[in-house]
Amino acid sequence: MHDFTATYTDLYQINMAQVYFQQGKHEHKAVFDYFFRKLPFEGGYAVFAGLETLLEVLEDFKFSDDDLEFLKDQGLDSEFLNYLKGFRFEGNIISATEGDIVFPTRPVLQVEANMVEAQLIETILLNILNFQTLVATKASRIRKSAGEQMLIDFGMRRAQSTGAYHASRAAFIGGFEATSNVVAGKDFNIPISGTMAHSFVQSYDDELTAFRDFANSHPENTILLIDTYDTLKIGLPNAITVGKEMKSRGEELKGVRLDSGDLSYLAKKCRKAFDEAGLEHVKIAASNQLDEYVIRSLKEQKGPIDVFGVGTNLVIGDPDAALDGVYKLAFANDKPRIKLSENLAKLTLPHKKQVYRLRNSEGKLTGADAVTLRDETDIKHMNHPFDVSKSLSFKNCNEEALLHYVMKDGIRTEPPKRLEDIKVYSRKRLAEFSEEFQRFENPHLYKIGISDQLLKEREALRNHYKNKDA
Ligand SMILES: Nc1ncnc2c1ncn2[C@@H]1O[C@H](COP(=O)(O)OP(=O)(O)OP(=O)(O)O)[C@@H](O)[C@H]1O
Ligand SMILES: O=P(O)(O)OC[C@H]1O[C@H](OP(=O)(O)OP(=O)(O)O)[C@H](O)[C@@H]1O
Ligand SMILES: O=C(O)c1cccnc1
Repeated sequence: MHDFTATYTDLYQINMAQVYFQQGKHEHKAVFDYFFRKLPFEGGYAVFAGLETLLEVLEDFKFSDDDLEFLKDQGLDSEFLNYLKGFRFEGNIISATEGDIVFPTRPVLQVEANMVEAQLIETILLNILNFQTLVATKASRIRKSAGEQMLIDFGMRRAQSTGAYHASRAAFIGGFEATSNVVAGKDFNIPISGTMAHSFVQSYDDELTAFRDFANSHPENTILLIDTYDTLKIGLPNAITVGKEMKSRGEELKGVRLDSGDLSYLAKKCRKAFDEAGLEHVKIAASNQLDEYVIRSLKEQKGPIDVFGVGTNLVIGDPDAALDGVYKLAFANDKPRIKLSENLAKLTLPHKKQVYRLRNSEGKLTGADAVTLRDETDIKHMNHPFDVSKSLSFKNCNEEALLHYVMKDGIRTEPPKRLEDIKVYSRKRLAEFSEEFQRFENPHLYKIGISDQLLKEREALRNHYKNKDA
């Protein structure tokens, strides 16, 4: 369900592309890095998501006749528009594996393409990767708090409009099991799940009849919302009545949902009452502005909640709302390129690069990724990217290359991955990181360093521009 054409971009990309074309620079090769500078949620890691979505978009990234008509009306050059008629993305994408655990500063993905291609895809690339990485990271934190309990994404209604579609995808990668979002379920093969709304109960003159009608219509899948009038005095007794009626018919009431009040206290009361009524199988679901902190607290209180429905805070990536991922030129027309800044943390890393995860001789994480020039191996020393007084030496390290070609000349190097496989991979990768990196408060800092050679190249470029009227 995507209807992205090549006009899904910012105007400045098209304006720059026209100049490249007119100056005969459109065939010049460029390398752009996608990376972010700050981890979301003041956490210790991020979960990379959105790659498959991006590749799908790039495979079919072209201007329609309508688009070109529109651009003509905006005053763009007719020769350039003629060139855009046959435009396709025929570049390379070198990327981290979707679902992998990623960190600031180091490239997460690189685009190698001609100047026009690389520029025209910038906006959609950032739009897809920043959002899905943000939501997958949030989902992974919520999963951390929820432990083995089931997590359902309820966020569609609160999401930033159609962003809900990809939020549900990213939530699944980050550890959710199901979604209320039917179209995302259909397109991404995510299990769908649903209970009932307060309006359903309100529309009846009495709650019990509402519950009975629902149970008759969905005997396999009845989860009753019990807080419309009074959870303990009205909702719970009615649910027990329906649960017993279903049991006598050989059916099972699947669960109840709590959506207000003290969720832990109410869950304990419900559990006890269901167990005493011989309805041990009835599950307790809870919703209402949940996030990783509320769920952690509910677990600490030992609230017997089996299922958490999480909406707003998941899909809007609260409180951050955006990942600050950027797309910066590292190489163009056979030369390394740099963006200087007064703020050292905003210096870019020039050149075609690789990123290595450093492991000890047993393959265990050492707590650092090293950014190197593309063909460097046997890294023994790395430098803090922005504080040259800090560096780190290591020996006998295994280097795991983290960036791989996933698209060559506009064609994927392997078939699309199943979302379930991406999720399993992500869980496995996160499990390698100790609790210190995963905790919410002041997490351990995962180190990112740059190799001696990359540092040398960066400093040479910096000095070149400092000493020259650029
Ligand atoms: N036992 C609990 N421990 C920690 N947080 C809880 C507990 N129970 C509920 N919460 C959370 O506290 C917040 C309660 O918000 P709020 O006061 O708006 O809910 P409410 O009392 O149900 O009101 P409303 O009826 O308007 O929904 C929610 O984020 C909810 O998830
Ligand atoms: O709190 P969130 O994490 O965002 O989860 C989604 C919320 O959406 C629904 O409420 P809403 O009032 O929209 O509809 P309802 O009448 O069906 O409860 C649901 O009952 C949850 O409370
Ligand atoms: O199925 C539900 O209970 C549901 C779906 C969306 C939002 N809130 C609740």
